[in-house]
Amino acid sequence: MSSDLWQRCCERLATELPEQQFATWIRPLPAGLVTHTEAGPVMSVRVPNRFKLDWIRNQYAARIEALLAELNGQPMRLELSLAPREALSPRPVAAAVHALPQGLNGSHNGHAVAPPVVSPAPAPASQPSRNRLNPSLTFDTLVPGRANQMARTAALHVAGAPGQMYNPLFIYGGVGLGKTHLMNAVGNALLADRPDAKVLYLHAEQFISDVVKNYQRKTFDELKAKYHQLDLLLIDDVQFFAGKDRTQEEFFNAFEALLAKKAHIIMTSDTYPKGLVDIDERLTSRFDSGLTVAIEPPELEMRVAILIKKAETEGAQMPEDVAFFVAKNVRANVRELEGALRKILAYSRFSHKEINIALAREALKDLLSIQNRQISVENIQKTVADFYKIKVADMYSKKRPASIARPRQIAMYLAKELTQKSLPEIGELFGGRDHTTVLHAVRKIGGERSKNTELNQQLHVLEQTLKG
Ligand SMILES: Nc1ncnc2c1ncn2[C@@H]1O[C@H](COP(=O)(O)OP(=O)(O)OP(=O)(O)O)[C@@H](O)[C@H]1O
Repeated sequence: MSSDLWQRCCERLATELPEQQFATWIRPLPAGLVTHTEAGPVMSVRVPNRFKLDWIRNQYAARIEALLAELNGQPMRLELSLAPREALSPRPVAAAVHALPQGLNGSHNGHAVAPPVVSPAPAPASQPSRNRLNPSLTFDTLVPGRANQMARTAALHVAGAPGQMYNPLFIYGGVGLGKTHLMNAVGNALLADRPDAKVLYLHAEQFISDVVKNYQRKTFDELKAKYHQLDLLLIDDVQFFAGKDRTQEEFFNAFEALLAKKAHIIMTSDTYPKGLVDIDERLTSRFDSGLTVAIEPPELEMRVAILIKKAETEGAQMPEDVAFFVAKNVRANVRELEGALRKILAYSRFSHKEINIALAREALKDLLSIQNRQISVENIQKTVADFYKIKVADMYSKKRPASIARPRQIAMYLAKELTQKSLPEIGELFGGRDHTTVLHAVRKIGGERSKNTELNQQLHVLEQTLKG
């Protein structure tokens, strides 16, 4: 009876969803089981891993509940939970659905409760580090936020259905923003799902040295055999291919062979494909032929969440006010945040003092004084004026043509993002403008940024330039 209801629900979803989405996310699920609780009937569905669970919960749970209610004639709660680890194998997961351990059951609000940290199973013992993935870099340990939303969504999609959409996936962004983390997360998730998948993570320099080695030994067939058989190739920091013609040629070959057999390729770089220098255009246009997404520096709330989560991982508690204090002062990237956190934890352990703002201020003394010297509004005005080829004086002038007003708005936006100045202070520095003018600019550019790729890329370049 319950599998019948699930079956009918799936049939309806199959008519509503694009075929590929249905095939990727819904069809592989084991049949749901109905139980009756005091609060009403519940449909429990086991999902093989955490990233699928998150995805299904975000994208489809509400629709599934609505369909269940309609088909059942009364509300029915959907409870998504993780299948036990043994079920993570190529065989159908349905066999193991009854063996759910205590503690993995869903909560009362219809959303699944995840165990504290569920990392995908590491690579099988037969190929311990051959894939060169770092098993601790997973979707579970990656804090989501606006800054990585698009990249994370695309990565989740690739992990769930490699070789299909977004191939190649090109992720770019400044240092220490989580590009390596994200691509490792895809590899780890795919292996958790399909332990036999052939995955390889490589820094671009490792690929270069592989090419050089094989060049010296004249063993290009081996090189080809090694790369062309993969299901997922992850290449970090492709900007390192600059000027390496032979490497580019071999990479081009591998690229074509992998795409032809629908293997997936993910690359990262410090800039978008067209911004890469000394890399053959034949290659950069290929890089851009799937999906190109940026990872931005994390916003304040995300920095706070990262600090709290990383402190927890280290077995420490970071009070929220301290996390805010650190996040406000350490803004460049996640690696710097991690460095700041390490200093605070070490300082606290060493001095046997509890973590509070005074202790954080003391522990980060050197870092804070450097930060304070960092980016000034004047610097932003000059950089933006240079970039858009207008005069710095136009930043303070009352001129209104779009060719001037827009760069001015961009500079105001960056002043708000990158300095600690208030809206009235920024208005003052832009020729005595009202704070509402600044607010308007900040909202306008911020809003457009998420929709307009070209603007986003320009802002990205400006931010990188300003941060030196
Ligand atoms: N959203 C996030 N949540 C949790 N940790 C993160 C996040 N983003 C980055 N990190 C952590 O920050 C550190 C730096 O990230 P990562 O090495 O992936 O950066 P990157 O963008 O590849 O930088 P680079 O170009 O310098 O290699 C890593 O320890 C990573 O786990």
